[in-house]
Amino acid sequence: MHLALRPGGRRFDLGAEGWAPSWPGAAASYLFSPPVPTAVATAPACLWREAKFSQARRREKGDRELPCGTQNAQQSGSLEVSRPGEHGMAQVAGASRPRAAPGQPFVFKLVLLGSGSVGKSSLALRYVKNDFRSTLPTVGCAFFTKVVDLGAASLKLEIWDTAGQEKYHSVCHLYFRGANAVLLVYDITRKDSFDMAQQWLKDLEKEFHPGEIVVMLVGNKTDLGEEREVTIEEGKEFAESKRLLFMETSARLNHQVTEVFSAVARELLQREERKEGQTQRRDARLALNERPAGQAKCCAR
Ligand SMILES: Nc1nc2c(ncn2[C@@H]2O[C@H](COP(=O)(O)OP(=O)(O)OP(=O)(O)O)[C@@H](O)[C@H]2O)c(=O)[nH]1
Repeated sequence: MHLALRPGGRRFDLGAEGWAPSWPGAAASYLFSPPVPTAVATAPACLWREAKFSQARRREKGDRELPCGTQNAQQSGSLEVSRPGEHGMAQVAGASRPRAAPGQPFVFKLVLLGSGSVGKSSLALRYVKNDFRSTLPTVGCAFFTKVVDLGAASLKLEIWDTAGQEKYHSVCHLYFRGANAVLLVYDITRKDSFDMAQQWLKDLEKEFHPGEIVVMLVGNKTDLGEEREVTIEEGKEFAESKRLLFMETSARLNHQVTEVFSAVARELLQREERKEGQTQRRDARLALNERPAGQAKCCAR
């Protein structure tokens, strides 16, 4: 399947294909939307993410045609572009499947949620590509993957960057279904985005049991401290009251961005190890109970 990539691409509605960015280097940081979640699976197999990068840059570079999904082969590093059908459906359907296969790293789905323009895409781009640039609003959802090495173990984060604009709110829950972790992002210079983060949390509470997923509250744009409308104490207090992890970041200055993702990754891994430990203990207990009666007597001596 080939995709025409056009500068100044049009936005798409659910069910129609959108356009992707065309500037060179887009191959490296070019974002595809993942396949449509189950509930909208009647739409074509994948939604494409609209170019998020500056019009000027796009004008500079002109049209190109790129085969769908071939960016993977052309790029190095840990950013991957999802190929339609490769990611998404099964996982969005809700099954968390941390360990892909024996010997393979754990795989976790992490979703970025928050109002428009709070910096979700910028945080993802900074973390995955160590890059920061002027971006256009996300349409639908963008998708990154990154392998995180935590020393004792490594894990793969599938990062879903959702659109924050109000008009996409109603479809966002389709993207956070099946998530293992959520970054709830607000802009410290916008009180409304902090209020909205609290609203997002209510949406999450409808979808997940308490403690089922790791949620980190992230106050972004600390480089704009003079315009701050939400104090660090307010952020902390809210996070504590809801038992969320909490950090403030600046995607622009690369302040605490890696720390946010690493902290979430560590928490996910710890939970997984605890779960595995519990399973092993339960299996051991079951094995003990299933021993032949004579053997049990012997051990009970
Ligand atoms: N000063 C400053 N600007 C930032 C920071 N992070 C993002 N921005 C800017 O804020 C604007 C919005 O950033 P995005 O990353 O597109 O925000 P988003 O939350 O993904 O927005 P939607 O796609 O609409 O949901 C862009 O102009 C960014 O350059 C930051 O840490 N500091």
